[in-house]
Amino acid sequence: MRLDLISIFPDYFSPLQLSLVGKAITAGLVDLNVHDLRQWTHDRHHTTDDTPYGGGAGMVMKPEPWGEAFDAMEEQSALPLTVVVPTPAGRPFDQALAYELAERQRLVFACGRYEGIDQRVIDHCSEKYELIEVSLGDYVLNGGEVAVLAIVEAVVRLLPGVIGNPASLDEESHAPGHRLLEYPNYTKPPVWRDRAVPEILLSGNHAAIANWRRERALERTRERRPDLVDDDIGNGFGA
Ligand SMILES: N#Cc1c(-c2ccc3ccn(Cc4ccc(CN5CCCCC5)cc4)c3c2)n[nH]c1N
Repeated sequence: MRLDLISIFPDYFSPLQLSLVGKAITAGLVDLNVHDLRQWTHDRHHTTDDTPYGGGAGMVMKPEPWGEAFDAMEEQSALPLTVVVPTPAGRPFDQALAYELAERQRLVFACGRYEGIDQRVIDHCSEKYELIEVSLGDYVLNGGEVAVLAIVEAVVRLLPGVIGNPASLDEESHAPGHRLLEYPNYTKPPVWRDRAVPEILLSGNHAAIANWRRERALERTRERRPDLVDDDIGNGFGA
């Protein structure tokens, strides 16, 4: 998978060279390309924003640099591309969308700042490419970069060869059809600051352990995410 990240703060993406995503890049599973939007400006101050038509607070990102940026994206690779635009007004990002994006050959992330990107850029790109406007959640960030870090990590970990044990993806919270939150985890030492590991986990009785874990997961899901528990089924597993 090729990833192109376009931002006026390209250094925001340095963390992607670390850990799992960094390993996927080194292994050649991901081709990561970070671009500074200002390379497509031509004035002395590398201006990327201007005042909004119709008035209102803040500034809006000018369309010209983005237009030239997407022209360059096309010139750099013939891979069919999907444009991902983080925005507070976007489709909520979830595991299902992460799986959808993991199927694509190339993702181009357009990171806005200020009050966002001139709408004509979105309209123009929507006519030429698949474009998805995505929101990380119902809270306000200052730009799209943090959302891109989260989306890239969520997508890359789903790519074949990235996770050592792909079967573990099927048991995670929010995996398709698996709608329970994770059960609590424990490791050595068996007692820590007078807190012992639940006895059942030391029993070696795998059926009882599995049942205990399912009960803890259901209990936690009912408590924290009742919206995920289907009372008809009661076990939080999808149909
Ligand atoms: N993904 C994601 C996000 C983002 C996100 C993503 C991309 C950009 C680009 C710029 N910003 C800043 C910003 C912040 C608020 C508003 C809304 N206006 C506020 C003033 C009155 C009118 C409406 C617009 C632009 C961004 C924020 N925030 N939260 C998420 N889950």
